[in-house]
Amino acid sequence: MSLFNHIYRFFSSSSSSTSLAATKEVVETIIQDNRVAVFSKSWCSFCHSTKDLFNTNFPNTSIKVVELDEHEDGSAIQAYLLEKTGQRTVPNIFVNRQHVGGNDDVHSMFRKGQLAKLVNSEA
Ligand SMILES: N[C@@H](CCC(=O)N[C@@H](CS)C(=O)NCC(=O)O)C(=O)O
Repeated sequence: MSLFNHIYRFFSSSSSSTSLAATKEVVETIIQDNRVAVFSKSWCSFCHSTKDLFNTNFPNTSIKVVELDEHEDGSAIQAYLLEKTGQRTVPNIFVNRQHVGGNDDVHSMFRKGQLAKLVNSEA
């Protein structure tokens, strides 16, 4: 990193290693590039349940899991997700670029047959 960049970062208002714009870009790219994106925490039982649901019922659909507790910008990502979706908790799930909510929501959609439709839609 250049001396200018060090000085710029020192005086910039953001205290995290990544700016809000960069965090937004990271999250939006993950949502865009993956049919199923799950923002998760490795120790969270609700997150395990969500991952099991997809792995068991949609084994041919790859899912992108971001474990926020293992990510250096996990807190910033969680803060951006709150701003974007109004949801503070994990798992925070997107299917075909659509926010579907948390574990309760995704199980409810699955029981109603709505999840399969969304996973397999061409959106
Ligand atoms: N009803 C929610 C419950 C989710 C929940 O309570 N998640 C906990 C972790 S297991 C959480 O996000 N806690 C706040 C945090 O970790 O920042 C769902 O079904 O997804």
